[in-house]
Amino acid sequence: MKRKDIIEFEVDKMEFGGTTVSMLGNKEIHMKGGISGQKVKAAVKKARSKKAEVKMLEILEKSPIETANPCKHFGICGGCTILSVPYEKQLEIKERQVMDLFLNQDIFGFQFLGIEGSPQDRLYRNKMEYTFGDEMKDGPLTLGLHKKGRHIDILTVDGCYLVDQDFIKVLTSTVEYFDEKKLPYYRCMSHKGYLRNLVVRKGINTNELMVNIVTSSQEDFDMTEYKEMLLNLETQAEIVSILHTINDGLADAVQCDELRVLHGRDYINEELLGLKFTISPFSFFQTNTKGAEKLYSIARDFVGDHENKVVFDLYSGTGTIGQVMAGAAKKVYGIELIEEAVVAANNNAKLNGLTNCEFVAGDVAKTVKNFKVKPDLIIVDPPRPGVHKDAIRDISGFGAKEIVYISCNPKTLVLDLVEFKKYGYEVEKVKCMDMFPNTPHVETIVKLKKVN
Ligand SMILES: C[S@@+](CC[C@H](N)C(=O)[O-])C[C@H]1O[C@@H](n2cnc3c(N)ncnc32)[C@H](O)[C@@H]1O
Repeated sequence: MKRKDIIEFEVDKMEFGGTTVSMLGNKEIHMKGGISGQKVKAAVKKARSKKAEVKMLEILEKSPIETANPCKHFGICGGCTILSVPYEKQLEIKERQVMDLFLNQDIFGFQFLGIEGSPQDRLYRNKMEYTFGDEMKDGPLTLGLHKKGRHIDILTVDGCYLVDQDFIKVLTSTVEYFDEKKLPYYRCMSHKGYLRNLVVRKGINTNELMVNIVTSSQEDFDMTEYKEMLLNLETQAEIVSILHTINDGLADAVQCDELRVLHGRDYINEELLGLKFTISPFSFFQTNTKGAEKLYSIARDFVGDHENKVVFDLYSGTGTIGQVMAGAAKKVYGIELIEEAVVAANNNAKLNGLTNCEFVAGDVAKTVKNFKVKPDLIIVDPPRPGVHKDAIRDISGFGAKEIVYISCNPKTLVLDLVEFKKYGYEVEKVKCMDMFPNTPHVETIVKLKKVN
């Protein structure tokens, strides 16, 4: 086998993160994508004596486990990867993937409480960030998600199963409206053009909708008619916020140089486990509201009795987890890198009448050691790269009896658990929670106890 060879094989094992490992002769074939049991054609990118890396070219035969009904975009759209697999089977696959990662690091002897599914496996997202573009050179305007493996082609995802009809109505009416106006979309290579993104957010428990149209400043287009068009849509939720964000940043990400409020307010409200949260256009908020309620309930169960205890909520975002604990706790301290999220967290705590919460801005690895108070309990919910080694040392240095680790990346989680072990923390119990059905992601909640 050598580079550029075209090979055919049956996909074997699905690893966490969306990669697969299969055997062809005595060679391990590593590939991005694929579902166990699929017969595929692939091009060899790198070949060594025992391993090869390949790029999938075509699915020759579906897998016998692909018995669910996928949406019309499945396979072309870069969004969902396992929508064709029934949800129960998806959960089984994710659970096994997480267990394998624990076993690979020789982490044994804990209570494994299995996996809980999302309350909804479809229509569960409360936020979508769509991009303007086209599907082919000089084709009609499109608005949606990138095609699988393609950075420039955008597919209008009007049949997407991850969001409800309000999202689809706003998406389709927006692309139709701007296609008629013949405004150019922004090209990320030349940095020329006007229409960049459409961001839709919904308060699932409050029925409030935010529409944020993002453009460059390269045209002076009056958005009044667009706003009126949106307000005339028959949406199930009330549109309480229509925003126009000007973004002249070169990066392919939604940033804000100027925010214009076209209608209503510049935030929506959401409720989680009876607490209120205001969500501003750019603040982080879990994208599966009903799933987040389940995740935080599991975290609260793992924490157990926290009556009158001092709790650290590290990587606190908008302070959701800390506030869920604050009802019983004596005091909650949160640390979060993004200043805007910290402001939101403190405001949200006030809104909820919680006077025992204090969220501060900073990098956990640099600032946690400055806390003079001793926590009884520490909750960490880091981003995908996990907890910095210095932070693990300093967090362990407080000597709290228990640490609850919520992870969105079990690969970095297991490495961090090995590190925590060096400071005397052992894994007591583990549970997985699927916040992102039909995608390769999964949350894992771990309770650590201090043993020496
Ligand atoms: C997975 S989110 C968790 C947010 C929050 N706990 C929640 O459930 O909404 C991780 C958070 O860590 C923040 N973050 C990333 N790196 C950080 C660092 N070095 N120090 C502090 N916070 C950080 C991110 O901004 C993000 O809000």
